[in-house]
Amino acid sequence: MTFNLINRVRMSVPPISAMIGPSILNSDLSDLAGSSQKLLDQGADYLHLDVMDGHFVPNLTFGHPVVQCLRQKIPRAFFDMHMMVAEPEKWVGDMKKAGADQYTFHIEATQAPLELCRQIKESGMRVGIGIKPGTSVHTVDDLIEEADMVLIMTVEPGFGGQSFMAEMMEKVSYLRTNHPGLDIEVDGGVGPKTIDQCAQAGANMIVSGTAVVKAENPQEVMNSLRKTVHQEIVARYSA
Ligand SMILES: O=C(CO)[C@@H](O)[C@H](O)COP(=O)(O)O
Ligand SMILES: [Fe+2]
Repeated sequence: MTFNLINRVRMSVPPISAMIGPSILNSDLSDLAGSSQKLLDQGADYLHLDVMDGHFVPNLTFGHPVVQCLRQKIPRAFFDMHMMVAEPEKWVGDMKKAGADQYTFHIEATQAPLELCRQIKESGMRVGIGIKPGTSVHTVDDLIEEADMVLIMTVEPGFGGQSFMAEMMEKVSYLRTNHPGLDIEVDGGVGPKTIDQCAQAGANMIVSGTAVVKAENPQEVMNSLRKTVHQEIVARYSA
């Protein structure tokens, strides 16, 4: 437990906060900057940017050149890079230069996760470790000290618009019980119908694609997701 966390617990200030990061995967990618800015104006806490390489997942999106252009148009938002790529070691420097703030690699994509965590940290980005649905949460047990965030996938990575896998909540609960100050992100099929389960299990960084982007009122959806997670955090840490 860090000094900061001990103090926050003593002062009853929760060590984590509720944050909503819309995934722009299902938005109008021909106007990535416009779609992103709109979501930020509607209250997004950060942007979740899905990078897919056609190898680690059977789909293709974009890489660091697009992120660099987006950063020029959106100078201040927090860019959470979800790197669904083989050889995640390759892109750390380029993503940092392009303006990324957090680099989440998949544990399944590397033979040397500890070294990769350190490479990301040394580059100046926050470290995220992603876990696919079929991967045990215990694969990150020895890496938590190096990680700022763990991403529990609630669908098979590769596509937006899939159904939420409720059985992944066990992984979230395990992490939250053992690591009260860790940022835990959920991604895939998360929206108004599934947010209660995510919040109760202990997730605090909420990625939501279709449910936000395709909503009639994205602002209302993001506010309601955040409120649910916030209330659960307050209840958990004041108990
Ligand atoms: O990483 C992924 C998919 O691989 C996600 O970020 C999805 O793009 C989220 O979209 P929804 O499941 O919320 O529609
Ligand atoms: Fe994602």
